[in-house]
Order: sequence, then structure tokens, then C-alpha cells
Amino acid sequence: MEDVPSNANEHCPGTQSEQAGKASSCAAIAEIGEKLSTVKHKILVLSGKGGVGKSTFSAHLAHALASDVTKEVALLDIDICGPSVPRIMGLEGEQVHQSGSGWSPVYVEDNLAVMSIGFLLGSPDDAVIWRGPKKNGMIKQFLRDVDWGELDYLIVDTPPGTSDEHLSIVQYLSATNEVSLQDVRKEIRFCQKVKLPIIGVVENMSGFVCPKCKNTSQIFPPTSGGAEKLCADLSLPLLGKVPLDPRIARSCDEGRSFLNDIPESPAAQAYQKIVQHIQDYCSNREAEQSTT
Ligand SMILES: Nc1ncnc2c1ncn2[C@@H]1O[C@H](COP(=O)(O)OP(=O)(O)OP(=O)(O)O)[C@@H](O)[C@H]1O
Ligand code: SF4
Repeated sequence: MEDVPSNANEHCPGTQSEQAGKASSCAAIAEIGEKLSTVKHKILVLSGKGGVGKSTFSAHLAHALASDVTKEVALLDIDICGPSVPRIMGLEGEQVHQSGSGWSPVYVEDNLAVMSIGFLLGSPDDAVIWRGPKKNGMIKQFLRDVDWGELDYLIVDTPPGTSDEHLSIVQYLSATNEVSLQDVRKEIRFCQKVKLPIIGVVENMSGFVCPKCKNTSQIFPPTSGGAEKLCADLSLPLLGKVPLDPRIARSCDEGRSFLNDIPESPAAQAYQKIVQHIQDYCSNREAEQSTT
């Protein structure tokens, strides 16, 4: 994404008249490219269906990355029809402020910023049912008008499936994002089609580890061979498996990081291992980019 301002026209192929028609969209892409040129890594979190733990994972990825106080981290929630990030991050009722240089995100820590449509709603229960173009406009505004500052990581929590929001975010962030996936062949095909590098797959709610005897029980038997088979079939890394732990929901409902609450639990350790893979991936990319 760092190169968007200089090659914005590459994103606007077509005849002259088609290009004129796309001019405003290209201008937005260029503007967003300029705005986000100070973001080192943009990580999209995708899932095939709702309720698989994508927002929970995004929030814990943000917490874990921000535990290194030398890193600047931001979490952007573009699940416009069901934003759950404010609750999980303990920010319900917070509002976004306008500053001279745009909207100021809400800070959980000095180095952890959060932006969500939830901050713009009157009440957490307000339903937001917007059609594609309006959603697209809001995503554009989030990327262009939020004063993110210099960031090491921008994590984007997306809605389930592959919808208008996905097409918008991919278009606006251009082709150099990184993706962590939960679930799902359809999303993988989507990423491959739009040429997004895939960091790997996370299997969530993978077995239940009994807190007493530490036995693992398979509550939801894996379909189609589970994440291992999916990753083997598609030559993708399996970043890790997070077991089911009801204490995760409790920490999230109270707006706290489960990683801080019960760091020794198998689920917290699984999250940490996955985060380590993501950090390694990002460091390798940085090293590659500095040599090209
Ligand atoms: N490993 C886990 N063990 C137990 N509960 C979990 C786990 N991961 C997530 N949950 C719980 O599952 C529920 C759904 O999680 P979450 O809201 O993160 O899903 P989602 O995929 O983002 O859903 P949506 O896309 O509909 O917003 C939440 O109550 C969350 O606390
Ligand atoms: S494995 Fe089942 S029966 Fe044994 S201690 Fe754990 S929850 Fe109880």
C-alpha cells in the first residue's frame, strides 16, 4: 500500500471515458494511499460466516501486538451492520472526536487506537442497515478521515462473507495487504482472486480443554477434514488452533483482554503463538521490502 500515491492510475484501468468515470474513486484511492502511507502492515481478518470469533480474534491480535509498547497498533471495525469491537475492547458509549486533522480514534492504551461505526451510533442496539454505496462511503471515510498517525499495524475486522465491504476495503487498500483467515475456502478464493497475500488460517473453537483434567474434547467435529486438510489442500500455513474457552466470552463481555486475564490458559497460549507467526510474517516482509 505504501506505493499507492505514486501508482494510483494502475488501479484505474480502462478507456479514457471509463477512466474519467472512475476518477473520483481513483482520487479516493490515492488520498487513502497518502493517508495510510505511514502504516507498515495492514492485516485483514476475514471469516466465511458470522459468530466464528473473528472480532474476538481481531481484538486479541490488537492487544497482543500492542503489548510491545514500541509498536503503534490500531483496530478498525468495518462490520458496519454488527459492530462488536467497542464492547470487546471495553469502549461502549465512547465517541469519536473531530480534530483539526480528521476524526480521532478512541485509545485503549497510548499505543492502541480503535475506530468503529459503533462509536457513531446512538445506542449499541441501533441497527445499521445500509446499502452498498453508503457502506462504501463510510469505509472510505474511516480510512481517509481518521487521524491514524504512524502505525506499525492496522488490523481490520471485516464482516462475515465476501460482500461490499470487502470489495471496498481491498480496493482502497490496494494489493499489498496481509490477511489472516478464519474458516473457509470461499474467502481464500476471494483473496487469491484479488491477489491479497494470505498470512494463514486460524481455527477457532477447536476442541474444549477441560480446566480440571486438561483433556481435550471435540465439541464441533471438524467438517471436511478441518483446518489442517484445508491448509494442506491449498498450501497455506495453519497459524494455530484456539480451543473453546467460555472464559473468553466473559472477558470480552467485560471489555478486558483474555490474554491478560488468564495468560496461562491453553486458549491464551494459542492466541500468543498465532500472534508470533503473524509478527514473524510481518518482520520477514519488512526485511524483504527493505532489500528491494
Ligand atoms: N475460542 C473461543 N471460545 C469460546 N468462546 C469464543 C471463542 N471465540 C469467540 N468466542 C465467543 O463467540 C462469540 C462470537 O464471537 P465474535 O463476535 O468474535 O464472532 P464474529 O465472527 O466476529 O461474529 P460476527 O461476524 O457475527 O460479528 C462471542 O460471544 C465470543 O466471546
Ligand atoms: S474431562 Fe470431562 S469429566 Fe473429566 S474433569 Fe474434565 S469435564 Fe470433568
